[in-house]
Amino acid sequence: MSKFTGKNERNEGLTMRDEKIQVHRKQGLHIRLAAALISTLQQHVSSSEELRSIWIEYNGRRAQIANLLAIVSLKIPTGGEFRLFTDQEEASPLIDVIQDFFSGREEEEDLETDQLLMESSVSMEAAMASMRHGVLVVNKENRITYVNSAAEELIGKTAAQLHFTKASETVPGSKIHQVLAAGTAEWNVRQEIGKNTIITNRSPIFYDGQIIGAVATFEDISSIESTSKELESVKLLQERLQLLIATIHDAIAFFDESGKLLVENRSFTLWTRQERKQPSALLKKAEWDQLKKNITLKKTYEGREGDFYVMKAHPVFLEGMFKGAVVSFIAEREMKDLMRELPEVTVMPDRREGDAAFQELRGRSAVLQETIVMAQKAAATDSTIFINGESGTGKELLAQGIHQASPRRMKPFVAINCASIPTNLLESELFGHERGSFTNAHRTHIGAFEQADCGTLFLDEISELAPEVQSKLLRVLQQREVVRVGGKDRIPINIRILSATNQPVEKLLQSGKFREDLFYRLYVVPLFLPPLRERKEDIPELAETYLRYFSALFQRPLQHISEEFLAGIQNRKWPGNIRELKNVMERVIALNETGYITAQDLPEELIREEKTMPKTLQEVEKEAIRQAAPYYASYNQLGKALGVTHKTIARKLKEYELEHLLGQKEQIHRAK
Ligand SMILES: Nc1ncnc2c1ncn2[C@@H]1O[C@H](COP(=O)(O)OP(=O)(O)OP(=O)(O)O)[C@@H](O)[C@H]1O
Repeated sequence: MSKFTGKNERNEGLTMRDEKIQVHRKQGLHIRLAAALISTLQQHVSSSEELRSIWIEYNGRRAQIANLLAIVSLKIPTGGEFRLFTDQEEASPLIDVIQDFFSGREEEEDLETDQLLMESSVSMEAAMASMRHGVLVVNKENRITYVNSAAEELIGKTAAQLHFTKASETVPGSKIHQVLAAGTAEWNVRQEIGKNTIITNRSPIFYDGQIIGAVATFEDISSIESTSKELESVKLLQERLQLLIATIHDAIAFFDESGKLLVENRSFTLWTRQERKQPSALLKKAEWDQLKKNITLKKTYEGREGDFYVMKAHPVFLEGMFKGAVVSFIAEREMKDLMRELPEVTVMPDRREGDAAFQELRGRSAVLQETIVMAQKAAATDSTIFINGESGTGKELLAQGIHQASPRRMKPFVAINCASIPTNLLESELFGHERGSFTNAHRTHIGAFEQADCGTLFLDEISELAPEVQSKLLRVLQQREVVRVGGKDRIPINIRILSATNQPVEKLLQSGKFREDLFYRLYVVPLFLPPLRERKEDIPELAETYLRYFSALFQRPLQHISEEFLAGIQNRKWPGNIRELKNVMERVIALNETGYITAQDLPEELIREEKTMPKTLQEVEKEAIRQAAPYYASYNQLGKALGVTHKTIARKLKEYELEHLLGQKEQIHRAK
């Protein structure tokens, strides 16, 4: 017997009836009993739709009364008490029917059959619920009798919202009614449901020769579709890349992280064949270790025929992971040909590629290049740098380059010239002052240290620092905090210090005017900028740079500089170094009216000095080579022109560092 306790709750929330019913059948609410219940209920209604509002709840899970699989899967055992409720007044008589059903006489039970039926239906429901594909079942009226959770998700509605509704009304784009009407299955139909694209199979369900419903299974292929589109574009990209690699004339290849060759172009295949080199042996273990640290490699390689090649290996990182390297080989000969075609001043050999920070510093002399390479290395660290060099040698320019090449490049670069500010003001300029700390201190001043916070502070002419400021500077450097003049607060600072002087270091220390402890705090990485007289080979390039610069500034057509003029300015001591050369060029370009800058344009003082300066034989030889080299493209031709063998001229060009001039103006020469 089923026992029930009943009450009407018309005014409590939405619930119209809420009853508790206990199941006393031996197998609990098993499948046969559930089917009998639904069948009894169907005799009282004209459509299953009317049963939608009646719910059973057991153990916190709910099921609509007419959903056979759902109520069976609640697994209500014998003695189990379930909740029966509805929010529809019209359904109240049906609640009575259910109560009667459970209080009615016990039928004869077939325990084994019930157990079997129960197990198979519960397993079926579990199987359907766990399917990745959506499953939707309708009865012959096209009302939904079952949806699994994948179908709920795809349709975007819950099972409770869908049960017993017409599929054609609640499932957008549903065509399952066609299957009911035609009685034939449809396979692999592509269809849109909302934003999703699905592939569906629909088939009618027959029983006893009659169609009693239909089932649709469907799979969301939206992600597959977008993946295949992505794949298509990746394929296209790959084809383009392959085309690109194939058309590049340089030998180029891509190796994976284990050093295995993945892609190579034809030039690379030919080159390795010619050199009889195994691609995997091109890079040594130590070089791979460098690449793994994200360091680009560049080295020269001597080929079997004595030709030189420049090898570059760029590491490839993807989402922070080392994925291999792109390796390329370019014949040095070809690079030289290429360089000849470029405007002279844009070629900067020996500089780290891609690093524009030092490009303002013109000149190819080995001494300057050495300093720049060291500056580049030091820039990457936070080390304190001390720049030494005569006035006008580019100390400030180098300091700016270091800042630009450093990780602080996005932060301020503040330069203070210690010689140009009176001592009483310098302290406040450097460390700042509080309002009212001295007469005229009308407002608070933020000093250079604070302004440069997180960036770089460049202290130029540091040798001119008064002793009292030296002590304070030392304290700031030791403690990494500043106290404004007249202030009490210790303000922490994070700056990189660059300092410079044009005084020779020994002289500075010997003079006793500069504190040794402060000096060694500043002199951590010393960099030296050589005077212009020690790098005469940089003069033509500098002169051409300023020719372009001032012509553009004065809006004048580019003038032609004669060899005699270049020779004239190279034989000068330049006590004011590059600043002086710049001034001379400005004056010459401003005054010249012919469009040709010749020896006559040399400023008076230059000529006089040149005349009084005897030349050594070596200087004369170098000068002759320097003047001739641009007009001949090969050692042979140049050698012939100067009356020596090609071997001698090759050696001399190397010795005087004039190789870059070879053939530079050959075309002009030919055209004349
Ligand atoms: N290598 C270079 N290439 C091009 N221009 C340069 C180079 N070196 C210096 N200059 C130019 O020369 C001038 C002087 O340079 P800078 O002020 O950097 O020299 P400095 O050594 O700091 O001089 P000082 O000691 O007098 O302060 C500037 O106009 C600068 O642009």
